[in-house]
Amino acid sequence: MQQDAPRARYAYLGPEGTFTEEALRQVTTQAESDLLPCTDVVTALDMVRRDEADYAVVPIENSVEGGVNATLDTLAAGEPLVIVGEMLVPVTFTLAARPGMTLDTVRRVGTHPHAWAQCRGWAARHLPGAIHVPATSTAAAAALLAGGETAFDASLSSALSVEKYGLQVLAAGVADNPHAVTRFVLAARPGLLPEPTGADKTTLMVHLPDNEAGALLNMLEQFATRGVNLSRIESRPIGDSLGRYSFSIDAEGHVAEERVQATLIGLHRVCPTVRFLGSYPRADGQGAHLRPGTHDADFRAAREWVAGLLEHGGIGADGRPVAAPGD
Ligand SMILES: O=C(O)C(=O)Cc1ccccc1
Repeated sequence: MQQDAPRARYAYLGPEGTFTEEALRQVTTQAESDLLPCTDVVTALDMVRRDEADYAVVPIENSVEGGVNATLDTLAAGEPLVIVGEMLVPVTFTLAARPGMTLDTVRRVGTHPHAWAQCRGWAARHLPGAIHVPATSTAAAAALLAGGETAFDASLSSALSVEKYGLQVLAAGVADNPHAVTRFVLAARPGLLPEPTGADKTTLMVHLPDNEAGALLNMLEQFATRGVNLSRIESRPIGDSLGRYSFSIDAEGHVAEERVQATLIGLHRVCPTVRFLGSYPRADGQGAHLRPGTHDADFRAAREWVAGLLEHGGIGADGRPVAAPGD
């Protein structure tokens, strides 16, 4: 008898109705996988580390507020995880409350800090004097409100979650920037890499050597000289003392490509720590614009040329003279 394949387990920032769940729905459904809502991104990622989930879906970057530090820091340290996919979700919010509230009576708004950061201007204009009450996610605020929470009197969350938790809409389409997009990643334990598509990203975390003038420039040159474009670079404090930072980097290309491999080799030579955090297809499908001399074929031809010089000169690939016959 044939055994059914085990269902994949997806941990994500919950509860049901978060923007993270919308990202998750781009890769799987409840019919084919077990969806495991978590209260925060650290728990979701740690569930994968402990093999309690196969994947985690977590927000990593927002076009308005920048990087999600909890995600960047949790990927940067601890048992290795790799990113195997990314998803983009356009984000606008709905201000909602229990029945009976009106816009002019809202004093305290519960939502995720990243959501509040994206609605601050709107709130200053439409809810002057209202304060933000942080929640673990946008949907958590909506769910708490529906369950009778009194720490805040309105929530900012997705339209879907307002419907799911039966709240009343006070304002729809709330956003300081109507084109704001949040990027989510699918993280897994290290294993088979997603195949290169020609439109890929590679995520890395690097440390610089201490007290070395030009160390940052030296690190960046490893990318520049191989024609590898960066789509994100952020510094994060390492945490053990003041002035020590790690760099979280997204580079265009896949580790299967020669120019990315040459960059990694260069980084390994000049940086004390390089953590590979995955190569995966870009959600926007945009292929890298390659500079002349940086195609795979250019690297291969250059390597063959050098190998020919060595062979002709009686030197092996290890740099030592090759013993002549009869020696
Ligand atoms: O809280 C949510 O719904 C999330 O998925 C995190 C988040 C918060 C704000 C903007 C995008 C994602």
